Amino acid sequence: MAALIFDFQYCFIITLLCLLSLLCYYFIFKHPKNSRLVAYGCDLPPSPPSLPIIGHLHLLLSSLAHKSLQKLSSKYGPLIHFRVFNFPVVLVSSACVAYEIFKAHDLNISSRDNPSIDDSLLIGSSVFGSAPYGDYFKFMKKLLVTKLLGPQALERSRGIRTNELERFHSILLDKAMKKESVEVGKEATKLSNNSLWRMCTGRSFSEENGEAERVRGLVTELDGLTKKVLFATLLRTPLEKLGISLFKKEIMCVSNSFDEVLERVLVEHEQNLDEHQDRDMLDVLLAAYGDEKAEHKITRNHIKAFFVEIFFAGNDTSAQSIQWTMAEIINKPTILERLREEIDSVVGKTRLIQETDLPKLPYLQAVVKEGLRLHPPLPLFVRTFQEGCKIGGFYIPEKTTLLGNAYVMMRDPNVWEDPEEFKPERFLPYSRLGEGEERRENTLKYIPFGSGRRGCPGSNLGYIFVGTAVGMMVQCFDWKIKGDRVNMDEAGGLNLTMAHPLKCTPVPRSQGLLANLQMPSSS
Ligand code: HEM
Repeated sequence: MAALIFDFQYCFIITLLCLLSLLCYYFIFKHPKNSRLVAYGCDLPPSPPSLPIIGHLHLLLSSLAHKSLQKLSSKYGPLIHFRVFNFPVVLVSSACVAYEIFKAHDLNISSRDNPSIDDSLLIGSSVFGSAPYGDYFKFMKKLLVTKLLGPQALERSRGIRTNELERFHSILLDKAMKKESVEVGKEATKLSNNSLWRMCTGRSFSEENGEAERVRGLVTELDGLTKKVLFATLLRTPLEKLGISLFKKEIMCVSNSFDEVLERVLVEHEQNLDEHQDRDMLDVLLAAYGDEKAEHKITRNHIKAFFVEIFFAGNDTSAQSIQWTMAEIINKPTILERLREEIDSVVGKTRLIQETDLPKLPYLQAVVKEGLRLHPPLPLFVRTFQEGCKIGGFYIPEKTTLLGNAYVMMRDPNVWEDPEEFKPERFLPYSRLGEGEERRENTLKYIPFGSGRRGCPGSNLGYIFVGTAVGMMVQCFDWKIKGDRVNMDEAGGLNLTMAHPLKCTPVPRSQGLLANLQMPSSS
């Protein structure tokens, strides 16, 4: 009897605890208000089964997130609703839904509510990419376009990139003479890193203190941190504090190292301000910093965070695209031959390709576009719906995180013929596969650079980096690999990288070409 009473009490306590936890769960993580659903007269988008408490967190954190989300969208449709704890996320996987969002709600999604560590240069309130769409963002974007990334600014800095392309060419030539292999991604990173540094600061990396390696190392560490920052972003208030505190030490360590390097550059620049004839990006930012009456008052931290952002956003994206595109070309010798014929006929065999040749090389442009379509370096883009709205007939609550799967949109069989195939000719004017046929109304199918007010401001520079690097590698060298084909497996992370980084040996094309090759900067 005593045992029976004990069992009864035990069951009672367990049941009471279960009820209490359910109540806590309901109140702490309660679902979005149904009254809103009624107000909009529609339901939330479909949602896969979720786990208790964490919701769909596990689905968003898989190593190849764009691929696992692709599987979910083929099962649940182009607009899916997730719950991370109780915070809403919608996943968009179709070009039509993306078009509707960017056409009707661009302003509503023009901010990313990223978490913040105030004094950090990586995810702090000073970071341009995380800044809300307001005065600070608009002020910096104007400077970015007029002084660094707009057509006139790019024309002014062309000499720097020509010089760096020649340097890249001589590294490859040296490897070719020694019959050594090249890690294409690593060398491409050096090319974009050196070019960006010179374009921003007006000077090369200092030889003395290993500045180049230091900055490259920091950018790599920053890449590694992005997934953790996204994790913290998905947790959102109040859990983001917990998320951030897990990684705060690592984030601050990289941030402080960047701060040290950039403070030195800033001081040096301030000391030599009078010597500069051309006002570079840093001069303009320092002038705004010192100007009490500037349109927007910026701090030293704003300047440094801005630089970190440029290196982060522009470096790996360009280098990965160069690597993926070369891998595709090496696997398809007929494409390499066609590309080379075009370059030879436009550029000739006595000088190195330069960026002013690009508009006359439609097939090269098509190859670059196709590389970005199949292998977008940022397969997922993240924004936040500031207000509740209706999309595709479904209700999207305010403060919902928008996750756009650009990778899936650009492989959508409804808008792309043979979507898994590398077929550059689809981007040639008047091609059967080309844009004429594909240009469907009301779709946003080509978005390697995102879209709208917060789309990538560096797309022109990105095309230049990839176009000239790939063009030069095809113009000057044959490429030998181990085995028959380059392994195209993808690796995890937020950036789309190669699971087996491309390693190949350059072979000079012909002695005649090399003997007579003129460098644009010396001609
Ligand atoms: C192949 C090269 C590149 C690719 C594929 C790429 C792609 C992207 C994508 C997908 C976004 C997010 C867009 C969105 O949310 O809609 C972005 C943002 C951004 N990119 Fe790029 N990018 C490239 C090169 C560059 C370069 C060279 C720079 C500058 C030097 C740059 C600077 C930025 C900045 C500052 C942002 C944040 C814009 C904002 O928040 O408003 N990118 N990029």
